[in-house]
Amino acid sequence: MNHLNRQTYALPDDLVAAVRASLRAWYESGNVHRLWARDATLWTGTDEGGWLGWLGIIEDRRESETYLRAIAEEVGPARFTHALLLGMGGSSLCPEVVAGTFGRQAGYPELYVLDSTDPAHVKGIEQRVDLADTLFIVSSKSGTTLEPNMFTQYFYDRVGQVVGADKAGSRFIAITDPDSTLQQLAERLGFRRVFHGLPSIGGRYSALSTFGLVPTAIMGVDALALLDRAAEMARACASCVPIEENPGVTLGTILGILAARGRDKVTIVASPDIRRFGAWLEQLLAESTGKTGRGLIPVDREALGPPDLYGADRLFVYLRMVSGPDRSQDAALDALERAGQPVVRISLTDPYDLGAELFRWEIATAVAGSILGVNPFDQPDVEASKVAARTLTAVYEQTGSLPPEAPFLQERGIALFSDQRNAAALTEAAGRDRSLVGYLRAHLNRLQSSNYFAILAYIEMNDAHEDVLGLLRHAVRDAKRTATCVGFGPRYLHSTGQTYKGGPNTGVFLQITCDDAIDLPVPGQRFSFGMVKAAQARGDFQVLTERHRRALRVHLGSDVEAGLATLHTAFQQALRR
Ligand SMILES: O=P(O)(O)OC[C@H]1O[C@H](O)[C@H](O)[C@@H](O)[C@@H]1O
Repeated sequence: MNHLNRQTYALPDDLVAAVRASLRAWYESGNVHRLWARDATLWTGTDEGGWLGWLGIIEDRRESETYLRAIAEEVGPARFTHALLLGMGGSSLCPEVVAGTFGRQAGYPELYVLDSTDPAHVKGIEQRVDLADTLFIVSSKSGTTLEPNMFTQYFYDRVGQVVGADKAGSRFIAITDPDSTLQQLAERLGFRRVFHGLPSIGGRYSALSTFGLVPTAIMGVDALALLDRAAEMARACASCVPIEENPGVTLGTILGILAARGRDKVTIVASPDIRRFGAWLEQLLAESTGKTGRGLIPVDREALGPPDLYGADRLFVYLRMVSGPDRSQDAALDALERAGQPVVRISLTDPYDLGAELFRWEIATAVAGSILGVNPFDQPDVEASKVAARTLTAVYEQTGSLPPEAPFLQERGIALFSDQRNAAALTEAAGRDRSLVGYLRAHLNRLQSSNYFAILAYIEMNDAHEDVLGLLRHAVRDAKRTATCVGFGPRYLHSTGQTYKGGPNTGVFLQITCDDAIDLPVPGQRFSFGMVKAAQARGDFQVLTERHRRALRVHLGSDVEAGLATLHTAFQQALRR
């Protein structure tokens, strides 16, 4: 066992037997060899073979060295004070994890990531950077994603106003697949450089390619060191390694086998230094496996509690930083293990071990996808929300407003919306108490054992809002003993949104929207940031309800803080027995 391969698991006996049986079957069928041979029949036998380019990324070290040297020469230390990455999902989450884990490096730009259309969020980020001294990294594999295109239009215009239109392009680079529309845009606007991704690697598997490594190098973190740790992990996951010692395959087998037996809430626990890793992992697990009514539900950043808070639908994964463990996490995980909950433990010696984790989890996800019988490389239900949002945006462009909608309750500045089916079910369950508290109680009472509760918040993503949403989720977890998730829109649409719509129909959703106190125009477009965010929220809600999900939308008005405070009070009353 090498130092990267410190992974142990403690499972109830029946699950150990099932995991071992599956590993044996994989060994007998030569499945690890088939995986490395990119054999699509390991999954659904469609186009999977074309999406496994990430398996070879380690072999391309020399190529990585070349572009990392180019970026060093291009933007070098001390040339920019800030770097602002504009991108969604797989094009933004790895850089966000690296920035959050390593922090600012002396002499290098501080990296921020913009992945929200919330106008207050966009403005807040703009105010944190020095526009004249910022390198903008437009990151989009396809080049057609709405959000990065809007961000680029906005910031290219803003930078032009500050440094002159002819110099704006020199502050921009792009990371995109060859010949994408983003590449064409970059050429037209005179970006200083375009870095290419590999078309055989999908967004969420692109962390160890240009999409993860270029921003890593720009912030002054040793990208090759990450890649080298990943290479060690790749060797540990090779087909010649005895299967029970293969860390990625074993982990993937545990994920797949336990999910197939109802333990599909993969509860991610990470040491404080690497707590951001879960944001990347969520997307990988949820988008890859959550489809055709099957899949994993990642649960990130839910506080740990005593064993009696958890049902039989959990798997705990503990990523523990040896150099800085949190003793209360250690104690909580020990107690869970003693209580018979399944726990996988992974040790990291330093933050560069994240490189190994990226690869371990990619292999594990591919294996889990095979066991669950899904294609882990597509995201069919993400597209549905995009289509719905596009249709609503088109209506706005033609008429100047979104289609009218009517709340079924208005109280204390909060309005409740849903589709007819959900509204009728909630009204019936609320009985005579047709108040905010009555409806919330009715909605939360829909949670049955092994269900999960997800808050989908289309508000500014900041610490204060995260704190209040944390209070809401934990109140539900404690009262109902169910798993809870929190996602900010539109960010989660490119991540966990896939499994919420396409995975098991076990979620109870609370969407939170608001009126934007300020809005921002998008240069050259009729729509604004606020309008697009509203269309994205409505489009996603529509798709959730079309998929017969149990969903309620709470609209807060323009004073988000006051609205959240009212909602919190109402939650406490609704959960009181
Ligand atoms: O990199 P892009 O092409 O802009 O894609 C960004 C994201 O968009 C979509 O929503 C996909 O579901 C994600 O998997 C992807 O990472």
